Amino acid sequence: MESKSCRNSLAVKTSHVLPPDTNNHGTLFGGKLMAHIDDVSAIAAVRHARKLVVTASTDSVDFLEPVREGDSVCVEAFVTWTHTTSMEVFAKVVTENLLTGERKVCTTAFSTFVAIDEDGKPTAVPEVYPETDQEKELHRSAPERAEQRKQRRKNSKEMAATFGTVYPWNE
Ligand SMILES: CCCCCCCCCCCCCCCC(=O)SCCNC(=O)CCNC(=O)[C@H](O)C(C)(C)COP(=O)(O)OP(=O)(O)OC[C@H]1O[C@@H](n2cnc3c(N)ncnc32)[C@H](O)[C@@H]1OP(=O)(O)O
Repeated sequence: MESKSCRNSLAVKTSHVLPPDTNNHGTLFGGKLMAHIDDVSAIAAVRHARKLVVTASTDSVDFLEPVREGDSVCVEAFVTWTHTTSMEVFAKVVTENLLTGERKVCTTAFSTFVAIDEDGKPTAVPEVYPETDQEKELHRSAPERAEQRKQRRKNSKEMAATFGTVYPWNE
């Protein structure tokens, strides 16, 4: 499989922040922003793999700045690293006051997508290569993040196995 550049998968979406996506503080709901990130990141992953994908995990979503009603949010996402069937996608969100032009990086997030075949089984993806300094740094630091995810997944599975599936009202 021919390797592809990070830039090849770049996906970008700009949206206007309007009710009903804002809360009682007049700022964008975190969950709405996460949905934008998942949407754009999934497009980047499909663009890289040219296969169907599922979100396997999201490491963290850091809400660094509030996003105010009337502002725009621009989500940029691209594949930073791949293993056999999985792809790490980095997303950066910039909020802009459309009247003043002031922009801030309001959120960053790393997600992992897995390509699946017609039977829903994980299937191989092309490798990715970085070109810019930022892409190179994200690519270089990715294996360490992947290792942490592996450990977290193991811990989550072990914890899940200790919980029952009985609803509280049936106890
Ligand atoms: C009608 C027209 C259609 C047109 C079409 C156009 C496309 C238009 C785009 C739409 C885009 C939609 C995008 C929806 C995105 C969702 O919303 S999907 C819904 C939410 N996600 C899910 O339901 C996923 C549920 N989980 C699973 O299905 C399985 O656990 C997985 C993720 C497929 C893994 O399967 P598994 O059999 O456990 O596989 P396993 O061999 O252990 O691991 C396979 C790989 O996954 C990695 N992995 C597994 N779990 C994790 C984890 N928690 N964290 C990190 N990596 C993990 C492994 O490290 C491994 O990586 P590689 O070493 O192969 O690179």
